[in-house]
Amino acid sequence: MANPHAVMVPCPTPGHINPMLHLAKLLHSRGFHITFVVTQYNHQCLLSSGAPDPLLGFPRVDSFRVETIPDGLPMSGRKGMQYIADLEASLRSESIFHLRELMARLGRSPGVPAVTCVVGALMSAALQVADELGVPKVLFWTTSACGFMGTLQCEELIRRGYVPLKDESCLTNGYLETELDWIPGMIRGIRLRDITRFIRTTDPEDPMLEFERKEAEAGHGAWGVVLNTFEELEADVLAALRRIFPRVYTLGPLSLLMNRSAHSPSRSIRLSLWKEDTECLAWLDGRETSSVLYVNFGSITVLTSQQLVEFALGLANSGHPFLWVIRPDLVAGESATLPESVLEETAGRGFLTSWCPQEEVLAHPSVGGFLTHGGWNSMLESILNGVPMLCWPFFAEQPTNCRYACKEWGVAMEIEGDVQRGQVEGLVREMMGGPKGNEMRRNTIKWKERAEEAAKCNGSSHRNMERFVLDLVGEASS
Ligand SMILES: O=c1ccn([C@@H]2O[C@H](COP(=O)(O)OP(=O)(O)O[C@H]3O[C@H](CO)[C@@H](O)[C@H](O)[C@H]3O)[C@@H](O)[C@H]2O)c(=O)[nH]1
Repeated sequence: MANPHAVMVPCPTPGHINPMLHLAKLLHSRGFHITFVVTQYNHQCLLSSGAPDPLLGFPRVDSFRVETIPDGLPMSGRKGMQYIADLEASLRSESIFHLRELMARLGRSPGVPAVTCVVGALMSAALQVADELGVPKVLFWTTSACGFMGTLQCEELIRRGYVPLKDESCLTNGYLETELDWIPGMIRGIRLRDITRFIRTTDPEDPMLEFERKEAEAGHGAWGVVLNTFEELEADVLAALRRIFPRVYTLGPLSLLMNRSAHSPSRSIRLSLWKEDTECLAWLDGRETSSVLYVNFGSITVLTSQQLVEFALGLANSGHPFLWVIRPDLVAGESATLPESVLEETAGRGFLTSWCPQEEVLAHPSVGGFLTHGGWNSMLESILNGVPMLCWPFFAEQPTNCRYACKEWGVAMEIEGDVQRGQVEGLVREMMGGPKGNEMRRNTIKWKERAEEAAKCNGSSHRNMERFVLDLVGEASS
């Protein structure tokens, strides 16, 4: 019998590509033929980063192929939120046609087994194409389970009249503090401000809210939902999700499951969109254990130049060494340059770069804390390495992750409101050496150990992975 064939279609940002690649490798190591879909814009990014062209295949891994689809995006540089806005419009209007064309192309390709399932991450068009092919469609929701549950409430929040906001004053008059005690499985005290940032709009047709709402709802028609989390971390919300969806597979942390899985030739495949600076690892080698604060706001966050200055002065005044990843498009419409006084004050103690191998950085023994926007991959990677966090949620479900990390898991503190240098300085000092920081470090190590248990042979994520594969293959052959 031919190998099962999974077509994997991540939303084209690192926050979706990275976990999807881990899942693809796991399926590949279990005998699946993989077609991994990237958009043309990202293909150009991969080539510009100096990586070998993935369309030419990977040495000794015939059954793992990368394909591209057009995205209609201009190829000029990295653009933070503008990229997301353009992307959302292009995905909504065009990706279905390109995916249909891709499926037809795969069907005509000699030696490529018939497609047996499609996995989409924030790409409901991929699930629609799976329907048309009559194969199982898997929704891979790449956030936390609590973030997913929060996003699923958009419809209900609109029905109950919370969203859209009546006017801009709702953002500051305490309205966002309203508690929502009716969301199934979520911790007590969850507030409107902890739910996806996309609800903070006065526009009933806000395109980002609409996009996120529709994508989350696509889960209702999916054969199964995959989450990059583990049972022990989010038991209550997972139980509630299982009352909504027939099959929910928690396979997290996927990176750990993949590292633990049997040797597979696809393990070494990497798809980093931007050139990674590895000199920062050598710089970390020269620092004391747990002494460095790592600062990175992920692939999408955009700061104002004033926010950049406040963070910079807070870091400088904290007196701690730091490694700060400042993407070229981190500051809206400007190049991200730090004040001269900060550069002088932190010479030798601050290392700046534009993109780094984050999983390796967080695993480095010199890193003692992480200032993050609270993207789910960053949070999971931090927990996995026992590194406590300071969170400054920027958009999407990041406020939900932050609330859980602070109140439920005890692994983070929040920078609230608009960023102020004094607050940053105080929280950095507390996290790196104060009693609260030490308590967070102990909690993070506890969750790290539980994550490791989950990924061990017979741990919950490992068992779920085996079941996912069995169910998927069984469904495809029935
Ligand atoms: O210098 C860097 C910076 C980031 N990364 C990687 O890029 C990914 C970033 O993902 P994440 O931390 O989740 O942040 P975003 O890029 O902001 O992710 C988007 O996607 C996530 C998953 O759906 C959501 O949780 C976020 O809210 C959403 O903004 C992670 O795997 C990082 O390891 C690097 O390798 N090097």
